[in-house]
Formats: sequence, structure tokens, C-alpha cells
Amino acid sequence: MGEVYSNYINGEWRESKSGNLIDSINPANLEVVGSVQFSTIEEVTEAIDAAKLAKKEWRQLGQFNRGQILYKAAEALENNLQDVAETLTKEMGKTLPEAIGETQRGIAILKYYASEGARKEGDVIPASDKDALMFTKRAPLGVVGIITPWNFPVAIPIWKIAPALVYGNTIVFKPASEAAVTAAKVVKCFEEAGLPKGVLNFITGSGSQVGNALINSKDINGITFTGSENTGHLVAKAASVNGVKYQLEMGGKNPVIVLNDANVNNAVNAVLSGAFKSTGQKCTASSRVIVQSGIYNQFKSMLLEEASKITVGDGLLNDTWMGPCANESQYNTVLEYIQIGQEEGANIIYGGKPVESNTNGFYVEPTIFENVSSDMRIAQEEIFGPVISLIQVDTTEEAIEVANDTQYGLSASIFTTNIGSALTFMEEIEAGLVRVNAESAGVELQAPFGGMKMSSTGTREQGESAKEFYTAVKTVFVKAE
Ligand SMILES: NC(=O)C1=CN([C@@H]2O[C@H](COP(=O)(O)OP(=O)(O)OC[C@H]3O[C@@H](n4cnc5c(N)ncnc54)[C@H](OP(=O)(O)O)[C@@H]3O)[C@@H](O)[C@H]2O)C=CC1
Ligand SMILES: O=C(O)CCC(=O)C(=O)O
Repeated sequence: MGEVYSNYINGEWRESKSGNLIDSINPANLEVVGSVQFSTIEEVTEAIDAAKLAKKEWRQLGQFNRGQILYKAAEALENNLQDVAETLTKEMGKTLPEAIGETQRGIAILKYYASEGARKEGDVIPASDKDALMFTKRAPLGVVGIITPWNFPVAIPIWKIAPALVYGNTIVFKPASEAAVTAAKVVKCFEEAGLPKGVLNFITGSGSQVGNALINSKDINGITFTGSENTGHLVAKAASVNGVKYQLEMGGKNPVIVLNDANVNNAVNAVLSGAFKSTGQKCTASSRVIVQSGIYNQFKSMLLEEASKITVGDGLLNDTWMGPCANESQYNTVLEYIQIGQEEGANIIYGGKPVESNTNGFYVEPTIFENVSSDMRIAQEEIFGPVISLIQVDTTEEAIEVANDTQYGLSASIFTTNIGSALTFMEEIEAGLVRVNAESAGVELQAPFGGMKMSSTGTREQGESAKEFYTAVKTVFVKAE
């Protein structure tokens, strides 16, 4: 049995009174990575109460000083980089280089929002009365609930926690159970940074119990969520009933268009990386590859050649390019969709089977379908695994039409050397992230991140956009007398 991690409530590591634990399982070999608390609803209330109690003092500390604490959290994470990254790989399977990259990104996000501490909190606006001073001032929301998924267990919590803190909010953070040990290690870095008690509260447990109690609380002022559509809808419903500000980041079914004039080599590399890195478990992963007929055969043969070089295995091993699915349920979902694709009449041209291992890991081959039409389930539903569909089209217009033929709108990319086609794509595509000659996955911490249609709720995370969610604007009008 691995180490046991407690909840962090009001500045103390506390075991749950339930006496029960949730084991976190390594998807590469089914070993227990560690265990976290199976918390009770009463403990959610304790965490929210602690955050409520801490909010005045934290707000009054001021934005600059709050930023200084985030620099210390960045330093703490830097000191623990290797351990956090290895835990991440063990918990959810992505390869160690990817886990190290994600942890480094977490450090960079902390530094970005630390420096935000020294930036402006509002604007002076000319009043109609020349003797008055009118300005805006950003105020924190108060207590923010943060619910995160398992696919980016370091970056996603940090890109929510860091802006929430610097703008003066206190937090109740509920991580995905699949990746809660990594999350506990991230929280320890905030503790090491010297956060006052109650400012960041961490509680683990089942989504349907702990998560549900958090989203239905009348004592939170904001809730931010990344995960599945089903849960996202529950968050939105509860938040609107309680008048709580909310933000959702959900799925994607991201297209990559490859036109006849594309640099095929670049397109092939971007599709493989965008589709199969992190075992396809990114909301920005490429899943529909829409290829113009003139280049289809050349693209397909290069894609197959490069796909054959992908090595699947334990993410901690040096020669592994792609790790396992994060858990048994994802593994079964991926295999089910491979079955569905075949029943729908699509052809597997690469992969399609589990990868046998002597460790019983949740390994699946990178899988490529062709003869896919846009109305098939494998072209419409988020698989969240290493599966792509090749869809052949004749024209740029048809390619964009197929790309938009989805309920999602997170990321979309095009490969072309024609600036006119690129401009048309930028204009016509229904996606929050528009990428030209670059893979669909790839998020810059200083830029707005979020989608259109069913992928998000219109709000954006990261960069300067985070301020819009984590603060309310006060418009102040002052006259001397
Ligand atoms: N957009 C994205 O980045 C992600 C998308 N997904 C999509 O979702 C599918 C399922 O993944 P899954 O992990 O089950 O996603 P969920 O939406 O169930 O989980 C995301 C987070 O929500 C919590 N949660 C679950 N149920 C509730 C609830 N009723 N109220 C409040 N919080 C809750 C989870 O806790 P707990 O872990 O304890 O259940 C977890 O912290 C994937 O196959 C993929 O398609 C998944 C992850 C990320
Ligand atoms: O592509 C990324 O780096 C982030 C994607 C993401 O937010 C997600 O998959 O949930």
C-alpha cells in the first residue's frame, strides 16, 4: 500500500471521519500509487466554512502581497518537480517527459499570476462631472469551488488556483479521484509557500458526494469546472439555482484539416502528436482528420509509416512514446468506440487492439480509421483516447463544413500554404482555439483558453482572461463633497 494523503482544511492535514480511503491505481501496472480520503459531506461544509472565515484577511492582504506568495509556491513546486512529475506519470499514465513538461508549465503559470500581483486592479474613467473621480476596482468573488479532471492533474488545478488566489479569493479544491495524490503534492507546495490557514482547502472523495455537495453549496461565490459534459451540466444547473458565478470547460472533437497544398510532413507529425500524446486524453486532442482528396493517399501512407514507430508502454520507461489509458473505464470506453466504428462501417487501417503486457496495464494501440463519414458516432462523440478518423473531402469549403459539423468547438487546425485558405478557415471555423500549421493541442498560459458551442460556457481561462472570471468589477464615483 502507498502513502495515505489527508484533506487540507483550515491549514491542517486532516483524515476523514469516514475512516474510508480511495486508492489511486497506476494504469501501467495496477499498483497502488497512494490513497486519499473518502470524505463526508460534513467535511465539505468544514472546508467551505474555513474558506469563508479566511476570505476577509486574504482580501485585505492586497494583490501585490498575494502575488509574492505565489512566487514562493512556484519555488516550492520547482524544488519538488521530479517527485510531482513521477507521481503524475504513475497516477494517470502520461509519459515522464510529458509529466515533467506539465509540471514546468505549472511553475510558469504560478510565476505568471505571481507577477499579476504587481499589475493594475482597475482603470480610471473620465466622469461627466469634471470634479469627480471615477474608476473601476476589481474585487474578489469570495469563496471559489474548484473541480478538476485527471488528465492534467498539475496544470489545470494550478491554472485555476493561481488566478483565484492572486485576485483575492479563497478556495475549496476537489481534484479528480484518479489523480488526487498528485493534487495533494501540489497543495503541499502552496502550504510550503506560507498561505494563511483556510485560504486553500483541499478535499478528496467521490464526485457524486463531495463534488455534488460543493456545487450545491449556497456558501460559495464562484465555481470553476473542467471535465465531462454530464458533470458540467450539473455544475451549471446548481450554480444558476444558487446564483453562483460559474465557468465550465468540457469536451472537444477537434478537427485537423489537411489541404492539397499542405506541407505533408508537418501535417503528419502534428496529427500524430495532437492525437496520440497523452494517449489522446486531452480536450484539445485531434480526433477528426479531414484530408483533401488530392493529397489523401500520400498523407495516409506517411501517417501509417510514422504511426508504426509509436511505442506503447509504461510512461516511466525511456523508450515509451505513448502511455496507457488513465484507468479501466477509459480503456473500456476506447475499446467500445473501436467496436462501434467497425460496426458503423469504418475501416481500421492501423491499430485497433489492446496491447498485451505482463503488467495488465490499460494499453491500447494508437488507432486510425478511414472511410469515416461525419455522421458516424466515432466522428461525433468524444472518445478521449488514441483514436482518429480520416475523412476525405474535395474542397476547402467542404472541409470547413465537416470541421464545423459537431456540437463541440474547442480547438481546430488547418495545414495549408495558401494564405487565402488560412484566412477563410480563421473566419469560418467555430472554435475557441484556431491553429494554422500547428497541432490542435497546445495551450499557451498567457493566452485565453476556452471553446465555442458545447465545449465551454463562453468564459475563458488563463492569461488576462482569468481576471474576468475570478473578480467582480466595482465602479467607484468619488466627489470631494
Ligand atoms: N475536458 C476535459 O479536459 C476532460 C473531459 N473528460 C471527459 O469526461 C469523460 C469522463 O471522465 P470523468 O473523469 O468521469 O469526468 P467527470 O466529469 O466525472 O470528472 C471530472 C471531475 O468532476 C468530479 N465529479 C464527478 N461527478 C460529479 C458530480 N456529480 N458533482 C460534482 N463533481 C463531480 C470528478 O470527481 P471524481 O473523480 O471523484 O469522480 C472530477 O473531479 C471522459 O471520457 C472525457 O470524455 C474527462 C476529463 C477531462
Ligand atoms: O492541451 C492542453 O494543454 C490542455 C488541454 C485541456 O485543458 C484538457 O484536456 O483538459
